[in-house]
Amino acid sequence: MYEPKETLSMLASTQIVIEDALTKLGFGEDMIELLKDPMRVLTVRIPVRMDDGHVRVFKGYRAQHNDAVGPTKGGVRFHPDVNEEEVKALSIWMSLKCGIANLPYGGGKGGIICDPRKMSLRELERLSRGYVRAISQLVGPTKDIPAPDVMTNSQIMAWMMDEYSRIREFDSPGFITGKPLVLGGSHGRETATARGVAVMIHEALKVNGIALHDARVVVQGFGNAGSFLAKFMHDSGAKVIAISDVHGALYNEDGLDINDLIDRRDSFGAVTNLFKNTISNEQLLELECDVLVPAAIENQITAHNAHKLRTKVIVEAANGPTTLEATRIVTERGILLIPDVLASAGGVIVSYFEWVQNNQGYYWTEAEVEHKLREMMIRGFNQVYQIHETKGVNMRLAAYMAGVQKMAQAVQYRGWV
Ligand SMILES: NC(=O)C1=CN([C@@H]2O[C@H](COP(=O)(O)OP(=O)(O)OC[C@H]3O[C@@H](n4cnc5c(N)ncnc54)[C@H](O)[C@@H]3O)[C@@H](O)[C@H]2O)C=CC1
Ligand SMILES: O=C(O)CCC(=O)C(=O)O
Repeated sequence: MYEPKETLSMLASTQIVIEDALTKLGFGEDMIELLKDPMRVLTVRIPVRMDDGHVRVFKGYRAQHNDAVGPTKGGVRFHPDVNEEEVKALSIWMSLKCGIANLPYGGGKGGIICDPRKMSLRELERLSRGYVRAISQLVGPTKDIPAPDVMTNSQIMAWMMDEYSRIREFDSPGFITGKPLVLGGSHGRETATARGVAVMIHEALKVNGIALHDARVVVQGFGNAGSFLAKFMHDSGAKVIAISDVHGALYNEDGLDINDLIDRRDSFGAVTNLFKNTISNEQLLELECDVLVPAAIENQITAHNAHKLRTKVIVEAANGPTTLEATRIVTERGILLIPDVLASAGGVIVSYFEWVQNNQGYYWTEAEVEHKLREMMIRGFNQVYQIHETKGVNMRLAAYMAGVQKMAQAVQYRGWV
């Protein structure tokens, strides 16, 4: 059962819920022991010649949770706070996302400790290529397939794909997803995470009997996930009353001009620094609204603010924005929480579509991608919501149960446990 400990690391919290989910599904100690940690974590040191001539050595990671179902899959983040524990937890969450969406993958995740906002494009290119050289033995289209995450984008995916193709001496578009369209990217990948979150908001509002055009939406984070989500909500007639970035938040109870904000944001999702009348991210989270979407970083909804939230629904676009204790509090308060491993699965779903298209060399239209994505997200929602209702468990535990079951069965069939 959950312990009211806010001090638990993301990995420790994840392990508690994994254990709970596997126990509820009838699996024993051996399975828990295997699946509570990644099977492999590689730490690399990447020397990069900086523009001023000196060499800086960056530390990076690639974690592979479990490959019983298929190759591992998951993004690479560039961020100063990247660390091994975080990457491990993120790789387990990727397994759960793939499990809920029924993709033929296990979870993987990578990261480099760096601040791309303080690096030139050429330095970023050298770092991206150096990372691929460092992990090349462990990754590949049938082993482990990276993708974008925090502060990485299609240009970085393009450099990484090019470097991998040079090492292997043949063009390897299926090595990485989230690429530009001209290099084998998929229609709809850039907006996929947000599209998936938007579908989850529709479903969650239905449960609450609220029409989308009456909904007031608050979005924390204005990068890939947050900005497109705000746009989709705005375009569907909902009122986006607040958005934020790393500098602060903008609030207007009559609704913000999202298109204007998107035009003015920088490539790292910062826009509030252009305005004077801002509020803090803490204040944003406590605004009265119908839907709160954390779409920035981890540990934003905690035991300190969970009692103060004034929303009916939380849809987690970010990975790990709500602590375990806060999950307990908001659930007890009757707030419907759509957990990250379900809500943000749109990114990896369209990454899967991209990989399938690369493997078959036949490309789909945007409408096809959107249709298939929507279907898979709704199927995931129904599955998790049904477990939540029939087993009487909270939505996070229900999602973990849905996410880990197939992997545990695959492990058993392979005879690993
Ligand atoms: N990009 C993708 O395909 C997917 C992303 N996610 C998750 O969504 C979240 C956001 O990812 P992206 O939008 O890709 O990242 P991004 O780097 O494009 O944008 C991050 C946004 O969060 C803001 N931010 C950073 N630190 C903050 C802080 N301390 N307080 C408030 N805002 C802060 C940034 O200013 C920026 O607006 C992450 O948790 C990521 O793992 C999940 C699934 C897929
Ligand atoms: O697109 C992918 O393969 C992974 C996206 C990702 O890193 C995530 O969902 O957290």
